[in-house]
Amino acid sequence: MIGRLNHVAIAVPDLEKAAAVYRAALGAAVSDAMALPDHGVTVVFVELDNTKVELLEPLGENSPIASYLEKNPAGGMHHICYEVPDILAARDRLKADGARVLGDGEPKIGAHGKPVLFLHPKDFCGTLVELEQV
Ligand SMILES: CC[C@H](C(=O)O)C(=O)SCCNC(=O)CCNC(=O)[C@H](O)C(C)(C)COP(=O)(O)OP(=O)(O)OC[C@H]1O[C@@H](n2cnc3c(N)ncnc32)[C@H](O)[C@@H]1OP(=O)(O)O
Ligand SMILES: [Co+2]
Repeated sequence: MIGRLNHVAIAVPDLEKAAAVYRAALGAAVSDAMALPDHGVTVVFVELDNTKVELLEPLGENSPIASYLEKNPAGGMHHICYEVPDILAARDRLKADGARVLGDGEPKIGAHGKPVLFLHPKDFCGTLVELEQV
């Protein structure tokens, strides 16, 4: 069901500093910052040859990454995003198998303008999983 790895996301306390680390120390191409108030985060994407790294900073009062950063103040790997061809079919199959789809279970539009859903980390080997329809 899952296809390519779309991105690995890293939650950070300071997006500007994290972007500078990837640009200067690692010599990577880093996008401009994009605020996503519907998702409670500001993001930049690090473009690699074979995938992307998404750097996430909390935005607003109820950011879903706030408690993660409280537990990991220096930041850390937050989620992994896999591409799927049909997100509703993927969701229905996962739910039928007992996996917990987060939020209201309906896809939202993600940072790439495509539908995304999140799956509970406790159901996927301790890793928060994002699905993106491509
Ligand atoms: C969509 C825009 C962009 C894109 O790519 O297009 C994004 O990626 S936005 C990314 C930010 N959005 C989300 O993360 C949405 C989904 N996330 C959530 O709904 C919550 O963050 C949730 C439910 C994963 C965690 O909620 P909360 O922080 O309130 O923590 P809990 O105490 O309920 O956590 C329960 C349990 O899970 C462990 N946990 C939490 N987050 C993670 C994580 N990222 N990776 C691994 N494990 C995680 C947490 O430690 C708790 O474990 P316990 O053993 O009970 O301590
Ligand atoms: Co993501």
